[in-house]
Amino acid sequence: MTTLTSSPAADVLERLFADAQRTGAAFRARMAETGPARTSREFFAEAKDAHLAIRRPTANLLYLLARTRRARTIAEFGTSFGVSTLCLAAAVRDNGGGRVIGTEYEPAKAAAARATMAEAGLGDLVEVRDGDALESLARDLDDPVDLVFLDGAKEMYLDVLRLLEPRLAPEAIVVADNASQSADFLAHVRDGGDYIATDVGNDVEVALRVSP
Ligand SMILES: C[S@@+](CC[C@H](N)C(=O)[O-])C[C@H]1O[C@@H](n2cnc3c(N)ncnc32)[C@H](O)[C@@H]1O
Repeated sequence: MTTLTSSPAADVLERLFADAQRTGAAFRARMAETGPARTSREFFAEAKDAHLAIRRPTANLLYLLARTRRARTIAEFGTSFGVSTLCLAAAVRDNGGGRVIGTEYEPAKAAAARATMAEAGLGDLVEVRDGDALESLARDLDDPVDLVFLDGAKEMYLDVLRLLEPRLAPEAIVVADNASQSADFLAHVRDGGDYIATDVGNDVEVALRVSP
C-alpha cells in the first residue's frame, strides 16, 4: 500500500475529485452566462470556488514521478484546493519525508488546502504560501528543489520556472499541466538545451533538467 492509496489520504482525494467535478460544472455554467474573463487574474478570481483540478491520470503521474525521482522538496505553482498537492505530499511521505511548498493567491483556497492536507494526514509536509507565486517562491527555499509542478496562470510558467532554476537540484523534474497554453515555457524546455522534455498526454509536459 502507499499513502496515496490508503486512508485517510485516499478518502480525502476521492472527496476532492467529487468536489472538483461539482464546482467545475457550476463554474462552466456561470462562465457560459457571463462570458470569458479578460485576464487570467479575473479568470481565477471568478474561479475562487472551483477546483480546476488535475485529472486522475495526472494525479497518478505526479505521484509516480515524485516517487521515481525520490523527491524530498517540491515546489508547486497553483494549489487551489489541493488535489495535486495531496498527490505530491503522499509521494514525499513515501519517499521518507520532506516538504511540498504550494502557492495560491486566493486566500480561502489556500486556507481550505491547508485544512485538507491536515485531514489527509499530510499537514506536516505541506506549506501553502499565500499571495503571488512569483513573490512567495522568491524566499525561503533552502533545500534544492527536486520537482516543480506548474499549474497556475499559464502565461507565468516560464517566469516561475526561471525564478526556481537557480534552486533546482541536479536532474530535477518539471511538470506542467495545460502546457500547450504556454508557448514560451514549451520552447524553453524543448529547445533550450537544458532539459529533455516531452508531452505525455492530457496536455501535460514533463521535463528533466539535464544541465548542471
Ligand atoms: C488550475 S488551478 C490549480 C489546481 C490544482 N493544482 C489542483 O490540482 O487542484 C490554478 C490555481 O492557481 C492559482 N493561481 C493562479 N495564478 C497564481 C499566481 N500567480 N500565484 C499564486 N496562485 C495562482 C489560482 O487561484 C488557481 O486556484
